[in-house]
Amino acid sequence: MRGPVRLPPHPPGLRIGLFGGSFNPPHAGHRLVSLIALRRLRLDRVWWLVSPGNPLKDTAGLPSVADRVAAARKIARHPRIVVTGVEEALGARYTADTLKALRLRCPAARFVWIMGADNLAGLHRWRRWREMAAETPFAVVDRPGATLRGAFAGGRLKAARLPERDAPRLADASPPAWVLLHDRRSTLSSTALRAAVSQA
Ligand SMILES: Nc1ncnc2c1ncn2[C@@H]1O[C@H](COP(=O)(O)OP(=O)(O)OP(=O)(O)O)[C@@H](O)[C@H]1O
Ligand SMILES: O=C(O)c1ccc[n+]([C@@H]2O[C@H](COP(=O)([O-])O)[C@@H](O)[C@H]2O)c1
Repeated sequence: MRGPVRLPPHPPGLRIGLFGGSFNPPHAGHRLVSLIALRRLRLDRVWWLVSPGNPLKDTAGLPSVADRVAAARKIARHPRIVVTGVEEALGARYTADTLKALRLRCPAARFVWIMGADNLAGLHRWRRWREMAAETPFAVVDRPGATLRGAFAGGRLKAARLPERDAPRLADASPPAWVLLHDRRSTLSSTALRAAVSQA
């Protein structure tokens, strides 16, 4: 349900990774990606943006944002990871809208979008993805089973890709700019966890 927009603290210059997801359910893979992003991108915070519903997914049976936020907080357990349901409060479902709204409200924060490599493959189907890539640096974290081959948007953005050694400066780079991070990997997925629960 839409409520007041309460943003986590964001003093000027704070380097904030925005990690959007369905988190249905949240798992240790989400936490691992966040820890990798914090360290490799030299971020001050990672905000988990619990989505009201991925516009490209069937959201029937998706638990409420409040329930997923509560579950995510139990998994995140880190002073620099902040779990928020602010997308719902903003009335934003498309990432381009979320990013625009956050930039308006936090003009002095340095935002980086974070996603797993499986999402890069479908990025060209996101609403206004070119605008999003032109306005916000983003980091793609390697994921078992995901391949960059055939990632249409990644090809279009080839010239904007930073070498991995430059990851620490991504938050300061002028977009379009992105980096692919190879690090520890987790085979966990929400799909597998939902399947395990339904079989139990
Ligand atoms: N094990 C993982 N390794 C790397 N990235 C991950 C991993 N799990 C999730 N992500 C990334 O986290 C973000 C949120 O993912 P989401 O909440 O949909 O979890 P998921 O496990 O991918 O769920 P589902 O299986 O339902 O698609 C996405 O950018 C996704 O790519
Ligand atoms: O804006 C879009 O068109 C869009 C399309 C697909 C996914 N997203 C966002 O990508 C993030 C990851 O989604 P998910 O379901 O894979 O966790 C989440 O924040 C979604 O809102 C956004």
